[in-house]
Amino acid sequence: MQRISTHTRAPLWGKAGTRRIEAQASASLPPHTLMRRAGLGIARLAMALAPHARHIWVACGPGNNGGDGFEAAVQLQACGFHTTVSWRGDATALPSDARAALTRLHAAGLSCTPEAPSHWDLAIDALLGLGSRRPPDGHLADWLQRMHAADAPLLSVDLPSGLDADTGVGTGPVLVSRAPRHCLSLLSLKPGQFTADGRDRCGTLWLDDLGCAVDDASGSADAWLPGFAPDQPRLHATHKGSYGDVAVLGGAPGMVGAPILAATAALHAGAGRVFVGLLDPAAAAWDATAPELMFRPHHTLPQHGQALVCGCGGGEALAAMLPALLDHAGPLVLDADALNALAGQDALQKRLHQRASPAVLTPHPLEAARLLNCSTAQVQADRLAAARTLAERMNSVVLLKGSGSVIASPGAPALINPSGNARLASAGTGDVLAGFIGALLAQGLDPRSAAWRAAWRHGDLADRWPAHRPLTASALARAWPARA
Ligand SMILES: NC(=O)C1=CN([C@@H]2O[C@H](COP(=O)(O)OP(=O)(O)OC[C@H]3O[C@@H](n4cnc5c(N)ncnc54)[C@H](O)[C@@H]3O)[C@@H](O)[C@H]2O)[C@@H](O)CC1
Ligand SMILES: Nc1ncnc2c1ncn2[C@@H]1O[C@H](COP(=O)(O)OP(=O)(O)O)[C@@H](O)[C@H]1O
Ligand SMILES: [K+]
Repeated sequence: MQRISTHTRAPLWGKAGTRRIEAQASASLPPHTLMRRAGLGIARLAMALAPHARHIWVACGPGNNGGDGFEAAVQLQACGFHTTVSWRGDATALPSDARAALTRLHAAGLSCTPEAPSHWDLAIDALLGLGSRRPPDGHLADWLQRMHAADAPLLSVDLPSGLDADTGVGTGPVLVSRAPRHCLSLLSLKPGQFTADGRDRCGTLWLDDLGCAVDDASGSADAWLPGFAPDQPRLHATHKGSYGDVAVLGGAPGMVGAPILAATAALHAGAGRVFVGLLDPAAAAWDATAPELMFRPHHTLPQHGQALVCGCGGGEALAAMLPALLDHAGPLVLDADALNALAGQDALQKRLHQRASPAVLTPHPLEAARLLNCSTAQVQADRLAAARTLAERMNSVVLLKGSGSVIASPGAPALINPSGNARLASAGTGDVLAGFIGALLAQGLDPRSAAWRAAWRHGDLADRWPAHRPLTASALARAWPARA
C-alpha cells in the first residue's frame, strides 16, 4: 500500500482501463481473491488511521464496492473492533464476488443492519465505486450525508461514492468538514481522484494495487501524475546569457500589474534577463520594486531568441498584434487576453496550429470554454477531454488551470498536476504561473516539460506556504528560489 503525495509519479486509469486491469488480474487468480485482498487492505488502513476506534461503521452498497466493505468488516471484526455493517437489498441481486463476501460475513457471525448506527469512530464508505452511474439517492444518499456531516474520520473504498472515476465530477453530498477524509484506491489510481471535485472528496489518497502492480508499457494509461519536478542543476561557469531571455507583453490600462507579476515570476524562476512591454501608454517605464526588469516599447518585443509571455492583463489591443507574434515569436506562452483574442478567430488558430514549436496555452475554465465555444460547466464536466480537445485543435500544450490542472499535449499522455490548493484562488496567481513557464522555456525546456514543471512548482509553493502568511501573487512570484 502506498500513500500518494505530490511527489508520486504514476499512471492513472479511468473506468474502462481499470476494468481491463481487473479482468486481467482476476483471470490469473483464484475466485474472489481480489476482493479478499481489497478487504484486507481496507481493514489495515482503517486500523492504522483510527487505532483507538472502538466502533467502525461500514456502509455497503449494491455492487462489488459493497463486497469490499463486507470483506473489510470481516477483518475488522476479527481484529476486535465493534463493527456495524449497514446494507439493504436482495442478496441474490449482488454480483457474485460481493455475494460470496456476504456469505463470508455471515459465516464470521456478523449480520447487516438496514439502518445507520447513531455513533461511530470511523466510517467506511463502501457504497459505490467504479459502477456509480447516477447521483446516489434514497438510503445511499442518506448514509453518505450522515458520514459527511459527522466529526468522525471517513475512509472511502476505491472512490468516494458518487465521484466519477474518469472526470472527477461528484454527485451526492459533500460537506466541508474538519474530520479527516481518506480514500483507498484499488488496483489503479484514477484521473477523477485528482481533478474537479476529486481532491475535496478523496482527501488523502492511498493506493493498494492488490498485488497486481501494472506497468504502463503499452501506453494505455488515461493520464499521469508527473511526479517531483527538481530544478535543473547549474554549471558554475555560466552567465545570464546561459539562462535565456523572457519578454512579457501585456498590461492594458488598469491591468499593468499582471505583466509585472509574470515578469517578476520569470526573473525569480531563473530567467537570465526579463523584458517587459506594457500596452498602457501612460504606464511608468520602470518598477521600483523590481529594478531588474527592463521595460521596452511593446512593439520592439520580443527580440530574437526571447521566450514570450503574452496576454497577462493584455486587453483588446492584443488581438491586432497576435498574427505577427504567432508567426514569428520563438517559445511562446499565451495567457488571459491573448486566449480571449484567439477564441472564435479561425485565422489566428490556424496560425497557432502551424507553428513549428507548440505554444503553451494557459486557460482557466472560462477561457477554455470561450476557445471551445461551449460553457464553463461543459469544460468542468470533463476537464481531461476539454484540455485534450484544445491541445489537438490548437496543436499546442494546453494547461487547463484549476483544482487538478490538466496538461495536455498533442501526441503525449495528459498529465494532472497534484500540487496546489485553494489559497492560489486569488487574483494574479495565474500571471505568476505564466511567468514561471516563460522562465523555463527561456532556459531551454520543451513546452510540455516547462508547463508541468512550472505548474508543479507553483502548486508546491502554495502547499508549503506558512499558514500565518497571506499568499498573494506578488509574494508567490518571488518565492521560487527560496524553495528549490
Ligand atoms: N470484482 C472484483 O474482483 C473487484 C471489485 N472491486 C470493487 O468493485 C467496485 C466496482 O464494482 P461494481 O462494478 O459492482 O460497481 P459498484 O459497486 O460501484 O456499484 C454498482 C452497482 O450499483 C448500482 N448503482 C450505480 N449507481 C447507483 C446509484 N446512484 N444508486 C443506486 N445504485 C447505483 C449499479 O446499478 C450496480 O448495481 C470497485 O470500485 C471496487 O471497489 C475491487 O474489490 C477489486 C476487485
Ligand atoms: N483550488 C485550487 N487548487 C489548485 N490550484 C488552484 C486552485 N485555485 C486556483 N488555483 C491555481 O491558481 C491559478 C489561478 O489562475 P487564474 O485563474 O488565471 O487567475 P488570475 O488570472 O487572477 O491570475 C491557476 O494556476 C490555478 O490552477
Ligand atoms: K465508495
